[in-house]
Amino acid sequence: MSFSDELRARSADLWEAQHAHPFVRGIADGTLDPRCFEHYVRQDYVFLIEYARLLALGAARAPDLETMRRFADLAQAILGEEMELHRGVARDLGIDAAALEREAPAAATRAYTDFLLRTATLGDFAELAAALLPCMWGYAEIGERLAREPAPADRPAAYTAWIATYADPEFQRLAAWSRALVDRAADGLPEAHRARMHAAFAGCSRLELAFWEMGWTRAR
Ligand SMILES: Cc1ncc(C[n+]2csc(CCO)c2C)c(N)n1
Repeated sequence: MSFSDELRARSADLWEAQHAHPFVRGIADGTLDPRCFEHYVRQDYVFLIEYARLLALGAARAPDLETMRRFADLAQAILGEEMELHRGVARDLGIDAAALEREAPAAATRAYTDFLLRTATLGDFAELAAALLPCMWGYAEIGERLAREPAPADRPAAYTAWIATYADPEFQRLAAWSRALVDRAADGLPEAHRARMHAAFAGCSRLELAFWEMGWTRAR
């Protein structure tokens, strides 16, 4: 079993709880309250800005030029294309980009981005790689699973677009790249160091679950 598979297996409960979460199920069956989706999109916009910071720190710490390039490209892709998906959804809801940028982070958003940036600043590159994996792999897995389900006819277009974004083969390749990055980073590390990578991965898996819950309850 690869190290990333081991991480995934040790957090399996948290991952299954995400797949079963009413927010995720509500996107799939189209019954999610649009107010919850709006809250989530606003908060995810804030999240993505901080996630781009994490990737920029990753670029600075990358062990080789190719990895550095990938981190820089990814930060660019998030600040461009992925945030554009959110801006498009927000536009349809009558929220302009400036209002999105003024959104204050909810406690769950702050907890997640603080954990990411803490890991990136106080940990090393291996921990940073482990911290970004649940985000990449989790959404790729959710997108892939939801895309395989038959789409209900009355599902809002924004939910279908969301699923299509994360089910895209590009995201599947991105998740595979992140797993390989973590496996390479863990190679030859002593057990105590691998334990820190595990703590970063498990912590982020828990915060991903809390993020769905924040969307579902519209908590601030
Ligand atoms: C809370 C939260 N977790 C994960 C993602 C998904 N995601 C964020 S950045 C990125 C990588 C490249 O775009 C991916 C897959 C999200 N949007 N919001």
